Amino acid sequence: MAFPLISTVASFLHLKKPETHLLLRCPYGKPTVVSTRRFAPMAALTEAPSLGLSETFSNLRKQGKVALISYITAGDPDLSTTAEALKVLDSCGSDIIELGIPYCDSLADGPVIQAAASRSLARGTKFDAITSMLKEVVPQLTCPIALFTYYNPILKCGIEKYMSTIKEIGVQGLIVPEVPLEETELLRKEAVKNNIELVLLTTPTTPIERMKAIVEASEGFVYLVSSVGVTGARASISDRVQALLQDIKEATTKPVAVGFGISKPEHVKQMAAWGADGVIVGSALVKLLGEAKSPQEGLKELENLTKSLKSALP
Ligand SMILES: O=P(O)(O)OC[C@@H](O)[C@@H](O)c1c[nH]c2ccccc12
Repeated sequence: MAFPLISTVASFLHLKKPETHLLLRCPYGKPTVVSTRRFAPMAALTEAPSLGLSETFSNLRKQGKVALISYITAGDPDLSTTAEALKVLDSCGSDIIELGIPYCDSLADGPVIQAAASRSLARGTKFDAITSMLKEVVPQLTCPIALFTYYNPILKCGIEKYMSTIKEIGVQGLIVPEVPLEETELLRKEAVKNNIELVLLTTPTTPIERMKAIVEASEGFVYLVSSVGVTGARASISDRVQALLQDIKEATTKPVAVGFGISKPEHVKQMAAWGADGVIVGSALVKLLGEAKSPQEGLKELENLTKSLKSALP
């Protein structure tokens, strides 16, 4: 099945702050310098991250680094564990976090993420509870959050209200699947008004001219889906990705992140070698959290995998 087009719109904050190095602790491990990000010395610990998706990529590019983008599903196994997981992902090497809003009809999700969404919904996770949690947690993070949601919940809430709500809690980006490029106009207008970066996705079956239009309209970064079908860890990543990356990089200087199936250090190493500016890992992380014997165990395993993925990247 050709992957339905996904889209998110943006502009970004240009907030230049003095260079500061932070010794960030992985909660379950020894202190390590996992990131150098641009923010005011003290403000970093109390304000929402001033960096948007684009600026995060440009800072990494200047350091010759590749972004690790981690995806987890909100509310699986529960919202307090999600809050802890966001901090673990942030302090153990994620440069951007994609937070999935659980949805009952998640067409593009494979079994792992569908199961996570079902568990979360079965616990009664609601959007308002997620935004309340984020209001608390985002100011403690140094990496930007991009929300991942299907279109219906946005339409139900109202596009204007949805965008202003997520901006107010410090969300920097948005990914909305099943919205074709032609229908992103309204989303884009509201996103730009709220400084939300909306990322578009291109797939291995997207015709080159359509890919160019997607890339042109994408903000924050371009999401290259590595393979047709649904999300889920794969044993290997198709070497077609190398040519796809090439085509996109000929069409734009915007950063390109590869997702779908990436789950091991050797996968991320390969994507970086092929020229990806970022790698996106979801199902492998979601599985650890959702299937662990306890939240603590899940968070520990999340830390280990995040650190090993990040250390495999330049
Ligand atoms: O789970 P994977 O195979 O690691 O792929 C990332 C993916 O989880 C994340 O980006 C995502 C979650 N749900 C999606 C639906 C469509 C596109 C992308 C996604």
